[in-house]
Amino acid sequence: MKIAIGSDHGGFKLKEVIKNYLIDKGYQVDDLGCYSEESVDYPDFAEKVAKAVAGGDFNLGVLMCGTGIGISIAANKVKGIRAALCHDGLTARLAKQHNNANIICMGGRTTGVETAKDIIDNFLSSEFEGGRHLRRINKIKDMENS
Ligand SMILES: O=C[C@H](O)[C@H](O)[C@H](O)COP(=O)(O)O
Repeated sequence: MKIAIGSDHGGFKLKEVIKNYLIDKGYQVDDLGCYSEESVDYPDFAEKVAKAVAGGDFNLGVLMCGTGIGISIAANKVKGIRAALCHDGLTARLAKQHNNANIICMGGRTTGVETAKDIIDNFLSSEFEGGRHLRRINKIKDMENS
């Protein structure tokens, strides 16, 4: 399991914590920036991570900005990306089971460290359920190609 992680300045501190949490769990994690709390633009890091995941180099992306909103909006502009803004373990579990998200997003200014770890744990321990959910994802793919 290869994971690409990224953030803007608003998500930088949470990114550092979650990056180390994932590494400690044995995952291979590539940090695509940013690398400090200096002000940057979240679309730049959304694009890097989303293209790396969509291109097949990574199984999963993790993105943070201040709220997780901007960076999820931007990541979802990349074809093939299903970026889910998760607020707790339940939304993370359903993002996998129903939406088969390939990027999870969080807010560095809105989500605490323990909740962020719970989001990661729930997502990684869940499986996509397929069936009616696959039909709906295929409709999203059709939108990308129309
Ligand atoms: O959705 C956008 C993110 O939350 C950004 O992290 C936020 O807008 C950055 O704000 P500022 O430039 O005021 O730190």
